[in-house]
Amino acid sequence: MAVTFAHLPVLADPVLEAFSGLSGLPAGDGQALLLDCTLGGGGHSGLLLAAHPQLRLIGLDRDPAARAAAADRLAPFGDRVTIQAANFADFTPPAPLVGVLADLGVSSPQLDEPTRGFSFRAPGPLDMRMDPDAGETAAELVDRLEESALADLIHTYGEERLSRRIARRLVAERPWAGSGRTTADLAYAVAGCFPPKARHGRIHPATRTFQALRIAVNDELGALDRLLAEAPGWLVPGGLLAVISFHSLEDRRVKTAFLTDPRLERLTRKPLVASEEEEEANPRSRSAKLRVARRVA
Ligand SMILES: C[S@@+](CC[C@H](N)C(=O)[O-])C[C@H]1O[C@@H](n2cnc3c(N)ncnc32)[C@H](O)[C@@H]1O
Repeated sequence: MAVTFAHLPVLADPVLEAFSGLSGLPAGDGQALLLDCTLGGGGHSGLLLAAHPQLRLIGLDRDPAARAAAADRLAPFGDRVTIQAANFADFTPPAPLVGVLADLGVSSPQLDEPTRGFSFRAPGPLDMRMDPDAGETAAELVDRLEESALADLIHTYGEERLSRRIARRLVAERPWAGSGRTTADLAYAVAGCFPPKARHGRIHPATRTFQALRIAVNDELGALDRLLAEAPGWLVPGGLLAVISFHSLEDRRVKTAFLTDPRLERLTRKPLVASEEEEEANPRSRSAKLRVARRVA
């Protein structure tokens, strides 16, 4: 797949700082093992491997293009790195872990590559699957759901006020799958549900609907719930769990889990966010929130 994978790791310094104590932790079989649940281009993993020379790492990603990019980037670390094709929701680590990192959502290369169907800016197939070989595409989802279920989905996952109107329009324009119509066509249909003044604001009117469809197609919140339930049990005492989220639906779950799970001690009362310089250099970092918790003994 000829996709260039240029992804700047968000909150790189706070992540390195959060994991700075990793090297001192007791390791299961003598070698400290870290799990990167969302390898992407291997940005965070590369930094952590360089900072902790005795660390081994397992990196997961559902996306073959991400795994290929990470394999390239992490090649200098040789057999310290194992890359696996997996959804983190279905994963069980082979040994106790000193740390778990999850940098949720999609990466900039996924968003920017029109053929993946995440972007409303350039026409692409209405797909949006992180794993292009598994599950239902966005077009199939929009065709399958009852109008009211589609409206609820757009309202809940996109926090979109005009969800009913948008669902009515998308249902009226079915079928989407197999019709040859693109992400740009769906974005145009959504934009048409807004009053003319709201169509030309700073944020594209289809942003929230696209977020909702992407979250549903990839069951992103279900996967996060399973990770938050399982990951504390994978950690050695003192082991660290760090999660970077990008919207309130994710952050609320992480915040609640870190506060209420008796296996965890919350280390960040307020989430860590990007500096002004990082926001300037990487606009995607503007909505990033890092929370960190420690496994209690
Ligand atoms: C924001 S990017 C990670 C970027 C990475 N931290 C870096 O520095 O390059 C998120 C990645 O996680 C993957 N992903 C999202 N949810 C996943 C899941 N449930 N299981 C496995 N991979 C997932 C996506 O395919 C994407 O490549």
